[in-house]
Amino acid sequence: MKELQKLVHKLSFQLLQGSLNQYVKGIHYDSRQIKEGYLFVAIEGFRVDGHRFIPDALERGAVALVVEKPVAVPEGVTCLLVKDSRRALSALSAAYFDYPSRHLNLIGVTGTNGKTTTTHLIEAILQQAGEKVGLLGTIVNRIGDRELPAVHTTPESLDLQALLAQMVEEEVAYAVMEVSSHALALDRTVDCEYDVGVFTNLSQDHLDFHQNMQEYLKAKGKLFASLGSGVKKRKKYAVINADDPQSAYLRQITSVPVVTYGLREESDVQAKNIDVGTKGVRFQVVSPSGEFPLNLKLTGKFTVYNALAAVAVGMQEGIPEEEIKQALEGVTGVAGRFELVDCGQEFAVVVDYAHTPDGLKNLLETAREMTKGRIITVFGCGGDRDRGKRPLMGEVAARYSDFCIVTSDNPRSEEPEAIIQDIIPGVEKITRENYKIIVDRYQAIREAIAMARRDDMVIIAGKGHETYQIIQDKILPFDDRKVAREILRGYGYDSDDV
Ligand SMILES: CC(=O)N[C@H]1[C@@H](OP(=O)(O)OP(=O)(O)OC[C@H]2O[C@@H](n3ccc(=O)[nH]c3=O)[C@H](O)[C@@H]2O)O[C@H](CO)[C@@H](O)[C@@H]1O[C@H](C)C(=O)N[C@@H](C)C(=O)N[C@H](CCC(=O)O)C(=O)O
Ligand SMILES: Nc1ncnc2c1ncn2[C@@H]1O[C@H](COP(=O)(O)OP(=O)(O)OP(=O)(O)O)[C@@H](O)[C@H]1O
Ligand SMILES: N[C@H](CCC[C@H](N)C(=O)O)C(=O)O
Ligand SMILES: [Mg+2]
Repeated sequence: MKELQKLVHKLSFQLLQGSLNQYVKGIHYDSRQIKEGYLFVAIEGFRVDGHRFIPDALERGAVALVVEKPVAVPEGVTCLLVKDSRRALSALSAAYFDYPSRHLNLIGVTGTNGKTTTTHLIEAILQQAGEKVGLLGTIVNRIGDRELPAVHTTPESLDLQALLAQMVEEEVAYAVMEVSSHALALDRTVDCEYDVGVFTNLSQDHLDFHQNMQEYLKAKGKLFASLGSGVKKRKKYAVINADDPQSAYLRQITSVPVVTYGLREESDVQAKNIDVGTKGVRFQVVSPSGEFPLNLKLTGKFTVYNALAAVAVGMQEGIPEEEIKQALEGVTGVAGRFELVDCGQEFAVVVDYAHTPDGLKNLLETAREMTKGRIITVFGCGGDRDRGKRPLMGEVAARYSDFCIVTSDNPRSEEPEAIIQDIIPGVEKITRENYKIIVDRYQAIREAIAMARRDDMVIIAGKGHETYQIIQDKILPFDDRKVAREILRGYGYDSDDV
């Protein structure tokens, strides 16, 4: 239980009614989660106006409200008027949980692609060094060895502060988190004090949400600009991919020291002699403090970038080279990222989360480098998401594959056929023959596997670790890896890779 008075010092507000001496037993932004004695923060959302649910919140026992517009409130309920409820939610939540990010080392990883992979690699390095680590991201949230389900890549501010507080309570030394552009734009992390910001790359995605690429970049930039302020004493820094054209902007807006990584000479941490194989990638790390070889069980040229970012963090944290090497070489895979489905068949089947034009291009280029036979790609695009990326993904898929099967990803509220029709113009820029449309994802995967011959590679892209498919408002069980395995077993391949 906390007194409102103690929660509002970072907030500018107008007290519309009631007293700040009111105690609250919890905070929520969703009326359905409100319990007796709670504070309800009404957010004007993209879909509905949270202020509509004030009666619901009051009925469930809310004793205080935060609103963006004056509302009629029963006596005895405290009501604060703020300019921006999302920001207020963040400030109140951070105060409620006693600013947990100040009590641990917080590493934020942002960028279009590679966040999940990079956070897992950083986690492995810190654990190898004996630290207790918390992880927040797309696949899972973890506190030490305990796994908690992840709903968002970056949780809503209240949930985020609660998770960080839990980590502080469990004596976590480092929290490594993916920071999505949605979270940055919607101020979910504005009251987190980061020690380290890591930038992976920027390419087209989410233009349904951000107005244009400039706005998307500006959202990413917030993390790096924030590194310059806060109350923590330790030396903060940014780790930036110097090979990405946007690195100049990010360097310019951050006031903390920058460590760069990349494949080119000018980077602080570089990779040389890259050798990409189906089951892993080898290369030489070159850094100001020396060189060492890495032999990773993850593959793809993009893995080199993700690993270099993690190496740069490890080195800055003073972790010895041998420990960094041992940690990275011990990572056997990240779920749904270039995950091989191997039932003993004579062609490769790969499940990967590539869901952007750039992600897909990197994936297929890597696939090409390691495949003697044909590349058969099964992919679709998510509904209710950036429409602009659809033809671009179609073009990339057709250009870098020998054959494409265009199917459904998560259609959400859209018609699957209509999404596919947005993809096809891109495909047809490259080929009018070497593709097929199979709307049903299961059948699409079945067809790809049926077509595959010795030395071919079937790439099933877009859903990676996801264990569901969202069709209209139904979340149906669907796991590309399980489906592929089931189909392969139907063909009599049965060696157990699980
Ligand atoms: C675009 C976006 O991010 N939207 C988020 C936003 O939703 P919204 O503004 O549409 O909310 P709304 O549905 O209009 O509701 C408004 C308010 O009324 C409340 N409400 C609603 C119903 C009710 O009965 N009572 C009630 O109080 C809601 O809880 C909410 O506070 O605020 C909600 C509450 O925090 C989020 O759940 C929601 O995430 C949606 C579901 C989402 O899909 N977000 C995705 C795009 C996202 O954030 N993705 C990124 C990763 C992207 C990447 O890959 O990089 C992520 O970090 O996960
Ligand atoms: N550094 C990278 N550059 C480009 N593509 C990458 C990179 N790392 C991974 N990818 C590709 O992008 C896909 C998604 O990778 P990952 O899940 O690590 O990214 P993410 O940034 O967490 O994605 P999301 O925003 O959806 O959570 C991978 O499956 C791979 O195909
Ligand atoms: N976090 C990303 C993931 C997309 C994955 C793809 N399977 C889809 O559903 O579009 C997003 O929300 O845009
Ligand atoms: Mg992710």
